[in-house]
Amino acid sequence: MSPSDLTNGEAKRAYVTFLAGNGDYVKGVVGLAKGLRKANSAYPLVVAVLPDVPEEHLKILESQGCIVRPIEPVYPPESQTQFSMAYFVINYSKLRIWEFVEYEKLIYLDGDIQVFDNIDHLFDMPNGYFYAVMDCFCEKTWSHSPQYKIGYCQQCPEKVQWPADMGSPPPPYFNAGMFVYEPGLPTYHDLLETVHVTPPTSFAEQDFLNLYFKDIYQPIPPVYNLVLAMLWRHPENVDIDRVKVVHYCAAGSKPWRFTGKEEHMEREDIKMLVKKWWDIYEDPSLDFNYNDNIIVKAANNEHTTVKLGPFISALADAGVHDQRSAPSAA
Ligand SMILES: O=c1ccn([C@@H]2O[C@H](COP(=O)(O)OP(=O)(O)O[C@H]3O[C@H](CO)[C@H](O)[C@H](O)[C@H]3O)[C@@H](O)[C@H]2O)c(=O)[nH]1
Ligand SMILES: O[C@H]1[C@H](O)[C@@H](O)[C@H](O)[C@@H](O)[C@H]1O
Ligand SMILES: [Mn+2]
Repeated sequence: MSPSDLTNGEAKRAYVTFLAGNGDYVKGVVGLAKGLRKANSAYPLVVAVLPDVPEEHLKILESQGCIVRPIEPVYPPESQTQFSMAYFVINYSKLRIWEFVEYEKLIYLDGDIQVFDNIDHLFDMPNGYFYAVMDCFCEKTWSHSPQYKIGYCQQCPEKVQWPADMGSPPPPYFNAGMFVYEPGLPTYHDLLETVHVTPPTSFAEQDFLNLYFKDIYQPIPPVYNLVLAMLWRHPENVDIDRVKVVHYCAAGSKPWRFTGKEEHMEREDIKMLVKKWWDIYEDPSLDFNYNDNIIVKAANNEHTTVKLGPFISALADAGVHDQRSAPSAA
């Protein structure tokens, strides 16, 4: 029986993000939850959390209407982690989200992503593919790669062509900060087995996922994951007024740490996008409200969205009042 059968054919869908550590990425996730709400997304935000996320942060996430799902870390093959940028090693744990089989389809979003426009329609794309946005190879983070050394970028493959004596150009490569996928236990187990026999590389699970899903990868337009470096590397490929999803991945661009001092951060478009993130993060009307939808978890681990408002009104009509909003008697 597939998860969709459990809900009478209604597709079970959600957004999912990943949170590790006791630092400030929780702010990114709160911002994301509020952004999805502002965009009127019909689906909840699941947060896959590693055990090192403090209780206090879990409470913040739940108070923002997120579904918190604890996960165990995934470590790449022992003693080889030096091949990945240290900072990215924890991202292998992201592979656990293939285990979330109570959903039929999920959209993964990094915690440093903001959704400015509804993207629910991406769930309707045909099954059987892995959808994500093509990355850019022009930033210094890519300096280890042959692409960077040659000056070749898949965003403008004609500008500096891939040298013929190096064989065919590398296959399309996605940024793994945003992707549309179908969870599944056979894939989950195979991913975990395969990662243990795959030597770690610089971009950790991003490189791994690119390798693993290369045959079913379908590029989607950059408006669904604007990697900020695109603004100065490939402005001709960006229509900033149509961008739906912004990925604050460029050095110095995380809105909650923004100083404006790092390279490119003085740009007006960057400052505008950082301000747009803050406008959502600080908007109290976007905080989760119990009068809105609440997400109920049933015994079979399914999640259903229920509107509480009508129940509360009915109770009020019957003379039962909600103590939470009642003035203090003291
Ligand atoms: O201390 C941390 C660090 C990271 N994260 C989570 O891990 C995600 C990935 O980290 P970054 O967003 O800082 O990394 P980048 O966007 O620069 O990295 C890109 O490359 C990485 C390679 O490992 C991943 O694939 C990542 O999804 C992709 O967007 C974060 O968004 C956040 O969700 C935390 O929760 N806490
Ligand atoms: O693939 C890389 C990687 O995801 C980096 O972490 C990000 O900062 C870069 O912009 C991207 O090109
Ligand atoms: Mn990111």
